[in-house]
Formats: sequence, structure tokens, C-alpha cells
Amino acid sequence: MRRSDAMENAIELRALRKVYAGQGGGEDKVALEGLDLDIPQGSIFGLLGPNGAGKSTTINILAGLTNKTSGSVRIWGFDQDTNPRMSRASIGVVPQELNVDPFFSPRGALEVQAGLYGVPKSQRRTDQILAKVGLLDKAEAYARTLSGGMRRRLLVAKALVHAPQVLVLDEPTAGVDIELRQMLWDYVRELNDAGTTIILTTHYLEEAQQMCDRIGIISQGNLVACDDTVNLLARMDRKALVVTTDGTDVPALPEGVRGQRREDGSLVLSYRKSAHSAMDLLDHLRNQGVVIRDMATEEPDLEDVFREITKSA
Ligand SMILES: Nc1ncnc2c1ncn2[C@@H]1O[C@H](COP(=O)(O)OP(=O)(O)OP(=O)(O)O)[C@@H](O)[C@H]1O
Repeated sequence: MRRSDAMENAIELRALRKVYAGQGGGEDKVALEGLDLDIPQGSIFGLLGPNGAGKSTTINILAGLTNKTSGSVRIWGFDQDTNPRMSRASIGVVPQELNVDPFFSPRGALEVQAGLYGVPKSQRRTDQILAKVGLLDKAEAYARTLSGGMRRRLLVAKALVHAPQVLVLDEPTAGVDIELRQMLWDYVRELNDAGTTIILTTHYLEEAQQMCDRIGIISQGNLVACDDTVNLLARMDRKALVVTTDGTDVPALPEGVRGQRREDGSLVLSYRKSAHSAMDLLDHLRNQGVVIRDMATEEPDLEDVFREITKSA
């Protein structure tokens, strides 16, 4: 099938199913139950889910590293089955594991990768990419002498040699220090601004909230939520009132309101926006004789959304 010109999605998954065969008479494992997922062109899309949800399986199928059991995968409008060459050329994947060939220098590794993808010598941008990821001064170093952070950057560079329209990063900042994380995100934003669609998985929900304009949540092989980040947050009916009080106990609270002391001693009241207001709760506390020194309200974050959605799923 040909690439459709009216394409708006960088990725389209339909009824994507993956069953891992049980080893040595063990039970089969259904990792993806039949995933339907659209990832819009130009987005920074976060694929989230608890451990074992099926994120890596999805990414490995996109990368062509794992065979799907059934369903269809379209990358940049190219069907993976009927147009494997073009669909593969449209995507670059930065794997989770820091596997780099210890005997290649970064420059050598990029040249080999470019060869694998059939990038003609005249079109290679090896040193430009190395400079972008801050590895130009290490271009000739043995990969085995690179630090973890440098290896991560080398893997990003490798995924970019064929200038893919879609870049997938599987847990790119796991175990990465703050400085490198910032540099990585700056670069990812730069690539996105230049038109690359970004898909990432991360366990840092705060990071996903900051980086991703759209988020899909997988749980037990099913897509349980998929929406723009702002909509996901707005969907939450929860809010929190944080008060500094004189006492240290948690007073009696109206039904449906959860109260908890934080380590700093502040009292957090978590409530449904549709059922209570901060003003009601302040009145309630005062009526109980609680002396309030300071107050603030907090909107829900992605952590709350994630907890709520995966709990009900
Ligand atoms: N090669 C395999 N053989 C058998 N089962 C597998 C294999 N790979 C993954 N699984 C199982 O499939 C399910 C989904 O795994 P997957 O690695 O896709 O989850 P994940 O969302 O990436 O998890 P994590 O956040 O822990 O990386 C899990 O139950 C896992 O144990």
C-alpha cells in the first residue's frame, strides 16, 4: 500500500496484538490485547503505563525488533507488512539498554549505522550529529571508554543517522543525571521544533507532564487513556488544599475529603472539585477550632491522573 497524502498521524496501530509463547510448557503471555493508537504528526507523545503494561513491546514492534502476533502497524503512512523498507526508514529508535559496540568509536558507529540504512556517503551528517549530542570531542574514542551518559547520547545519535521523521526514545533519562537530562530534552525539543515526531516512554511522570503534548496510558496490554496532556489533567475532579496549622493532628473532615500531614507538617486536604470548594473546607476547619496560618491550593498532576486511571483499569 502507498503512503496516503492526507496523512495526519505519524503512527497508526490497529488491533495490535502480541502474545509471547510460553517457554518450556509455560503459559502464553498476552502482552498487547489489541491496541488501537494514533500518534499525531509533530507531537511529543508520551507512552506511559505501570511495569509490564506493554510499552516496550509496543516500541519493539515499531522498531521491527519484535514480531506482532496480529493487527497492523503504519509508520509515517507506510504499512509495516506491505512496505517494510519505507516504514523502517521513517523511524529511529533509541533503546532502553545502553548497548554500544565496545570496539567502535562514535564516528565509526555512526558510519556503520548509516551504511545499514543505505545513507549515501554524500548525505551523511556524522560530525554534525556528533556535535549536536556533544560527542564530537569523543568522535575517535573507543565506545567502551564512554560514560553511561555519553553512551546514551551515542545511541540517540545512531537513531538519527537516517534522518527519521519519527524518533522513539525508550526510557531515555533512566539513570541519567540532571544536567544530561536537561541537554537531552533541549535537543529533543529542537528536533521536534524542526518537525520530528517524538515518542517517549518514561517513569518520571513530572517529566512526561512537562515534555509531552499528548499522552497514552497502557495498562495490562490495553490503552486505557489517550488525550492531550492538558485534557487529561482537566479531566481530574480532584484538587488539594494545603494549610499550615498550629496543631499536628488531622481533624475530622467532611465525607469524601482525604486528609494527610506532609513531612513539613502541612495538612493536605484532597477533595472532589464537584463536591467541595476550598472555602467550604476552610470554614469547616475553622468551625473545628483549627488555627490556620497559611493556605494554598494545588491542581492535580499527572501522577494523580496516572494513579486514578491505572487503579480503575
Ligand atoms: N520476551 C518475552 N517473553 C515472554 N514475556 C514477555 C517478553 N517480553 C515481555 N514479556 C511480558 O509481556 C508483558 C509486557 O512487557 P513489556 O516489557 O512490554 O512491558 P513494559 O510496559 O515495557 O514494562 P516496564 O515498564 O517494566 O519496562 C509483561 O508481562 C512481560 O513480562
